[in-house]
Amino acid sequence: MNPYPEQQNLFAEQRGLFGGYDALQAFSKGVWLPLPKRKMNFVPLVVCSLVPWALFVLVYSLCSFQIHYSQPILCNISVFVLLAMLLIVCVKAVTSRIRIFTGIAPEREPSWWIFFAFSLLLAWFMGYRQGNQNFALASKYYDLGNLNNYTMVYPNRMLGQQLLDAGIVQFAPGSQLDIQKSMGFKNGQLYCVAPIVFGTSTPVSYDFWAVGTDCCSGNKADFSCRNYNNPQASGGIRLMDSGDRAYYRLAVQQAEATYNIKATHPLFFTWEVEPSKKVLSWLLEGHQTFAAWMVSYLVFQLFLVAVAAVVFSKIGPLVRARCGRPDGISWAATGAVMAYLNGGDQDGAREMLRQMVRTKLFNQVTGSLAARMGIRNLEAVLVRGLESSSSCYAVVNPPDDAEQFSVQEGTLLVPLEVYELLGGGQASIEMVELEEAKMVKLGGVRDEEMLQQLQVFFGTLAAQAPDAATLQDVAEEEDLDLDDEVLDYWQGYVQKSRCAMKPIWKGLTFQSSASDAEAIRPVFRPGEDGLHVVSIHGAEGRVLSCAVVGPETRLEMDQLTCAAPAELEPAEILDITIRRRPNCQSRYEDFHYKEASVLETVVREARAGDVTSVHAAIENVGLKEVWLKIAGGEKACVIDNVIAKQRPKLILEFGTYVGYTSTRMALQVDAWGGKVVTMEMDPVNVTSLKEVEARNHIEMAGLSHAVMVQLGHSDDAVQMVLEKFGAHSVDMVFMDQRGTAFHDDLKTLERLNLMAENAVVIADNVLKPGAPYHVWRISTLPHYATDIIDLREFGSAPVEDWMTVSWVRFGPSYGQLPQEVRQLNELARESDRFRLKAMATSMKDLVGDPLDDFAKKFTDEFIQLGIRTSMYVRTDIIDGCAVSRLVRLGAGESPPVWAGEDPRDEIQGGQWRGVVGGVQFAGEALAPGGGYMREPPSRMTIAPGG
Ligand SMILES: C[S@@+](CC[C@H](N)C(=O)[O-])C[C@H]1O[C@@H](n2cnc3c(N)ncnc32)[C@H](O)[C@@H]1O
Repeated sequence: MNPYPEQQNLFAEQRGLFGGYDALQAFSKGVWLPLPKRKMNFVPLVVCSLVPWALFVLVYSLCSFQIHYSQPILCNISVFVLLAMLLIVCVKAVTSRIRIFTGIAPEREPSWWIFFAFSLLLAWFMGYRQGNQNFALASKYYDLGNLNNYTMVYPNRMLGQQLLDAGIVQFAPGSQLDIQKSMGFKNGQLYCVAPIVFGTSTPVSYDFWAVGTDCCSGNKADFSCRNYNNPQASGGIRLMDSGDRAYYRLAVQQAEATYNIKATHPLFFTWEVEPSKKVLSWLLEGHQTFAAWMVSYLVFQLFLVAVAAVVFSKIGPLVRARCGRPDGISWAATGAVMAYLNGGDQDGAREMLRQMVRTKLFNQVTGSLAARMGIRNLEAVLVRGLESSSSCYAVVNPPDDAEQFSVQEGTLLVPLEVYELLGGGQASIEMVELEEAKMVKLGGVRDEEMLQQLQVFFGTLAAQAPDAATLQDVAEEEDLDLDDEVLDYWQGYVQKSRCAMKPIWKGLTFQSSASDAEAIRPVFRPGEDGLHVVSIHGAEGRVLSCAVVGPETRLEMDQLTCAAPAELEPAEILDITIRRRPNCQSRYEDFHYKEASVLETVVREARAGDVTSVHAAIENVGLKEVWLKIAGGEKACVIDNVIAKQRPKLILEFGTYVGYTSTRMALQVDAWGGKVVTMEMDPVNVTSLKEVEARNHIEMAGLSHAVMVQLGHSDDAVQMVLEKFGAHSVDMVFMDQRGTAFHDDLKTLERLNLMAENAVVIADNVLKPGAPYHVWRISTLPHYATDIIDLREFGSAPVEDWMTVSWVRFGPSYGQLPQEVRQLNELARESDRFRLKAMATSMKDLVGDPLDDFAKKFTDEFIQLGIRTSMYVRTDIIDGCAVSRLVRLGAGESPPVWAGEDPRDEIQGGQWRGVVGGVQFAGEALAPGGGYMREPPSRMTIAPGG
């Protein structure tokens, strides 16, 4: 029953997959994550260097020279058309920015576009400005080129009218300036004139004048302008500036009046030694300036590009990551991969994956991926995205002896393109938890350069540097709010690649192994170049972990980085986890710090082969350190009682977590040769990078022969149980996964005919976070006879919860849906919200009004539907131990309300006993023949740890 029936997911529809509405819900919000820095792409570098420079040169030359002079309109049109074109580039750059931030394009790297647009604008502006400056000089040359050149002009004989078209005039030797008849006219500046004469002879008309500005006093005959006293000077360059000409004319009129001379048609010149050369030099100067700017601008542009490259490599591109419900996303992603592999909606799958592969939630995809691809017997396969980086890799936790480890080649057939979709080709290893590592072997690569890169990657090179910093240094420097626990955890093996910190992993060595096979077989089908495998070895050469590395891989620090979650406006769940870990996104720390703590405690406190000591250690964490979502205490009492009555041969558990209930159940069924198959979708719970988590507990408990851990989502992993154990093989089901999915998973079991007739189904967390659809189904369909049991959360006594125990009978309603009740949809939504919160906080922290209100609403809703609790668990403290027993409620009786202190908080792990026997479940009476289904054990008191 989909609580959001109106929303149908593409992939769910296409492949009949689950998780559709989760994905949609998750995708309705989004956050921005920086992508890892990428390899420098040379195309934008070259384009951004050369194109703006070429534009500058083009605009500059158009504005500087002949075309500007002879075709000014054409020139201006060309220049402004160029401007219009580059404005289009700007619009493109800006819209790509807008696209990325509105989420239309999930991932873009628009920085180079912006830079390109900016560079083009600058180049155009500079070319236009400098070109016009240059043109001021060059245009004088072109002006004079339109006029005539005259030589051997005698100023005493020639009249101005005769030389009206003169541009350059070479006067006859002996020509000079008559300073005595010079004059100045002041209009802002001084316009100075002096007649050009020949020797001492008086000209017919003083028509040739040397001119200059601010080079005379104005009231005396003291002309001292350019070349006035240079005996070599005897040439003139015609004054072309018509604005100044009027003032020089006035100065000449003043001279006519003062010296009583006549100037009928005065022409004005600058007085030069070699006027032709001078004019030519203007053009040359224009060309030289042009050449100098061309070179300088190229250097300038290259500099800008270099700065941009450095800045961009630091920032990295952004991706819009839609985050919400981790499992929803990842299962939907898995669906996407499958759809892709099966020829479904390729574009949709691509798009969805692109959105997800780079988020930290990606690693959850992989358990299911492995399951869906038929990977069953691997010790564990963990394909992880390197958090926010685009890397994807497969880590295989082999058994201790690497030689014995074999993955059937070709089992995981991931076409290279899918591998790339998953971020392959940039694969890398996460070394965070491998503090024992002493050697890295690189399969099949004997390339020294790559080995060196590995060393850089793992920081062993940098670690030798005297200034190699620790996490604390960096945290302090960057003012990070990292708590001690995190600091301790990371201290010692932090890589710059992950957290912008300098690495300090000293003493790690690298070796190239002869072949991939020697290290470990690849789980991906090798491409043409082959996929390499990197394996990490501990002190005695034991393989700690290994990774598949794509053919193109270069382990570069630059490719790997951390997101900056502080900037995010995350969806609910991210919000919580980000506050916990402000800088670094490691799924292991964010989501698995509790499990890490359990693992450490078990390893420290439990004794191998002693199951009760394992339980006691796990319970200690749950009672003393952090709230754990395990079914201990009163909940275990229910399970123990049901097992004692049912004596199942095969138990199917949904939700292994740290293996507490699986080992607890196995402890009992082992007595009659029974088995527990337990399913876990979170690969990190099943494996961790350094140890096998749930398995480790199971092995510690000495029960690996009785427990089979199946990595994968309940939805598809049950198929494997069917294949392995056959139809009607499951005698007992313990549902401890997600409450709002219980009903669907149970329906699948019915559809596959997995359950035996008279099987029993136990469900946990039915009230909190809640399984409303399930309660409704098992209470209303007649093929179930159900008890609802009121009890208290383990390690958080004030928190009330329900478990349900339903005995199965085959009948016509088997596999059917109950009548739909719309009120349950709202309850289901709220359940999921609490479940999300509980993932990141402790149930204890959720105690209080919202949760109590929810529980009350839930209870009231079901009472209205005629469904109520029929049993409760009572716990008494006897001799320092908590002793729980099941009590049946009388007709109309309610379970006692919790009041007061929680004495059980004081109880050590291992001090909680479940009293078994003495109570009849509803289903038993309904069993054919009545009474117990099977013979109960003669005596059974389960005392974990006791
Ligand atoms: C409440 S814990 C299980 C606790 C465990 N049974 C115990 O009491 O020791 C729930 C676990 O179920 C897993 N899970 C949730 N949905 C699942 C699914 N659909 N298939 C498999 N595992 C699932 C979660 O990753 C989580 O580890």
